[in-house]
Amino acid sequence: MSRAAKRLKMVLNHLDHPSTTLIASSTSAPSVSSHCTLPLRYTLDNSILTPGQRIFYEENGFLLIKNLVSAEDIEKFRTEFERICRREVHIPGLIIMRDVVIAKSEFVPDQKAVSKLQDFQEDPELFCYCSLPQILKYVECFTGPNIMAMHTMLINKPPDAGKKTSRHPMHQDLHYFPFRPADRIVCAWTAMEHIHQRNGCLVVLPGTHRGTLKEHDYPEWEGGVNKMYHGVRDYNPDLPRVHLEMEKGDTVFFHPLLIHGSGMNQTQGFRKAISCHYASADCYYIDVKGTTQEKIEKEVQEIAARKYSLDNIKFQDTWALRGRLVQGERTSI
Ligand SMILES: CCCCCCCCCCCCCCCCC(=O)SCCNC(=O)CCNC(=O)[C@H](O)C(C)(C)COP(=O)(O)OP(=O)(O)OC[C@H]1O[C@@H](n2cnc3c(N)ncnc32)[C@H](O)[C@@H]1OP(=O)(O)O
Ligand SMILES: Nc1ncnc2c1ncn2[C@@H]1O[C@H](COP(=O)(O)OP(=O)(O)OP(=O)(O)O)[C@@H](O)[C@H]1O
Ligand SMILES: O=C(O)CCC(=O)C(=O)O
Ligand SMILES: [Fe+2]
Ligand SMILES: [Mg+2]
Repeated sequence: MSRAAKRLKMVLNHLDHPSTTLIASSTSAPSVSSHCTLPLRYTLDNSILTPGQRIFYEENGFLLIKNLVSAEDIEKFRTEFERICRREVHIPGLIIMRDVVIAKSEFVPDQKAVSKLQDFQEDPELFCYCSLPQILKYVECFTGPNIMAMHTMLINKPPDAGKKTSRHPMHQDLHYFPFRPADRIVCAWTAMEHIHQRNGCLVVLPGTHRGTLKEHDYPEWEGGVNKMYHGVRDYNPDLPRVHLEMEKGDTVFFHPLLIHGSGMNQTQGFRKAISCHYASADCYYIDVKGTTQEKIEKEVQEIAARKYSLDNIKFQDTWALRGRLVQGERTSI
């Protein structure tokens, strides 16, 4: 039996007796201890996830659910995205991002230049995604019943312009978040079309959610890097990586410490995904002064000042202003 299968068996046994602490004989390190405790730390006890799904997330830090969002809903998001690109609607707080190669070009920007929408919480059409009951049902397994939608994105990864800037360096999303605990935060990321290695699918390092928040920096890439695309400074390139090939509507839920990124888009199409980072409303803000997150705090404050004249805004408040309750009560953040 594989290690994962053994662990699954132990968890299944445990779930039949949920009031007992999970204690299992250790087979891998008998010299250290003959017993090890395996509490389920990353998922909550409700009836949605199967024991197999729970243990998979506990071990790997992500969970892929096939066919969770309908083609009709995805069509609605796509239509709204195109209206925004054509500037037919104006959404307060929405950030329309262009690739660094286009943003820094001296020529008139290409029509098809949008590589990401960020902060669509004021767009009712797109924000529907964050309230989809079938998504929230899963989110609750990680956050609990009081759920905030903290960060929203529609990613339109462009055909690479030849400088590999369409890549997203390997990173942990927690780097951007001044709230905790990390285990009560989860990202839902839905493929809006078939996403595969050639158009730049998500790449994850399974199990890295069990580590700590790493130091992030701009990667040293010759062709340039997009603003705020920080990467884990010294991640181990030998760790096993998994390419998440997904069909339209498939949704992956992942932990904010999971190291992930995405490759360059080698096709001529714009690769689309829609995502939301959720957190328990019971989370609390932390002060990132003196931590590895100080640099991103400064960058976000600079953008808030430049774009919205919010001078001296606290990092925490940039999140509190954007967060929206999607289920339960807004108890803390
Ligand atoms: C209520 C207050 C809100 C404050 C909001 C601040 C935004 C906060 C974002 C936080 C991200 C959290 C993410 C958490 C989840 C994990 C991840 O998503 S990891 C990746 C995260 N990063 C991003 O997604 C960054 C996305 N980029 C953008 O949102 C935008 O590109 C931008 C950096 C905000 C710039 O947009 P905008 O200000 O509208 O751009 P312009 O006005 O056109 O240009 C200003 C300036 O910036 C240069 N520039 C533009 N685009 C890029 C680019 N892609 N790369 C590098 N530089 C760029 C542009 O040339 C201008 O520079 P100049 O020197 O002034 O000419
Ligand atoms: N400003 C933009 N930035 C980035 N992508 C865009 C923009 N406008 C449209 N797109 C995307 O580009 C792709 C093609 O867009 P568009 O509808 O303009 O062209 P088309 O369908 O190939 O041609 P046509 O509409 O003339 O038949 C779609 O995936 C669309 O979502
Ligand atoms: O390429 C993608 O769609 C993933 C981007 C990502 O991980 C992020 O924006 O945090
Ligand atoms: Fe990310
Ligand atoms: Mg068209």
